[in-house]
Amino acid sequence: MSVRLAVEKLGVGYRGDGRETEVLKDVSFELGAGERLAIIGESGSGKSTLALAIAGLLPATARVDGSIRWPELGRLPANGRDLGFVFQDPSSSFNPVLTIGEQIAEVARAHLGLGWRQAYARAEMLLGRVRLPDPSSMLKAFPHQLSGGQRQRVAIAEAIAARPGLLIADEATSALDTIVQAEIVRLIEELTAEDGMSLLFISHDIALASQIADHIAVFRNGRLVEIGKAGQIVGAPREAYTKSLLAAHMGLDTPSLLAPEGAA
Ligand SMILES: Nc1ncnc2c1ncn2[C@@H]1O[C@H](COP(=O)(O)OP(=O)(O)OP(=O)(O)O)[C@@H](O)[C@H]1O
Repeated sequence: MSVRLAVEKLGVGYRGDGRETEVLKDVSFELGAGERLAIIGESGSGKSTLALAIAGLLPATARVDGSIRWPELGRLPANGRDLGFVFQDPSSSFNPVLTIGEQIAEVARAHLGLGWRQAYARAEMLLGRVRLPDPSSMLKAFPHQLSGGQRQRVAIAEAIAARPGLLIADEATSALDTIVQAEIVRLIEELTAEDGMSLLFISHDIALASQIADHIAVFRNGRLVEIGKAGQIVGAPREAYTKSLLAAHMGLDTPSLLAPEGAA
């Protein structure tokens, strides 16, 4: 499997008020083509900062050490084209006065060089792929007319509109109820498999992460404390911190969400 993304000794510090807060320290991992890696850890552990660093979206004032390389591309990625981003709040990526069709078509037009008619047709096809009912009517809808789950499906359609090699989903299902959450996780899994996309699935929920990811990376206080196959992390974690995350889940939630020991 070729390496799509290589993060090496990444360190990030946010600067402000004459001081710096170190948020990521010495983070290294690789993501293969078509691989699905979950980044888990509690609030403030640096998960979103990692995603922003990979997408080149950190504030200009941030200190960044180490390297983020894209061996297959051999150049810096273009956002929207080479990587798609789905956030917790899909509204943050929508323009409220443009229709759903216009927003998705614009991504296809800008990054794939399509004319409007073709881009609009691609938008309709993508709305079908993310299983929205009646895609041709949905093209004409505005974001506020949709439910939270529908908006997240549209955000996914927009994120994959230019066939990116990497999809980053940052707490993309956290605001949804558990049934819709499971549907969206299944959808992301299907789309990434069909398109050969790599996935960075950022979540504080180790059970959810184990449903979708083939590998899991556990973060704590800006450090990568453990990384391995999902079955190993869930079934035979090495680090006490990972064990405590699992124990917290087992105490609060249903254990049936977890993959059996040894499963990949
Ligand atoms: N732009 C910023 N300027 C200064 N500090 C920041 C900035 N963004 C994040 N931080 C701080 O960096 C730390 C890591 O934040 P980050 O959002 O990366 O963590 P996270 O694991 O994604 O948390 P959550 O799950 O709550 O989103 C936090 O202490 C946060 O307050």
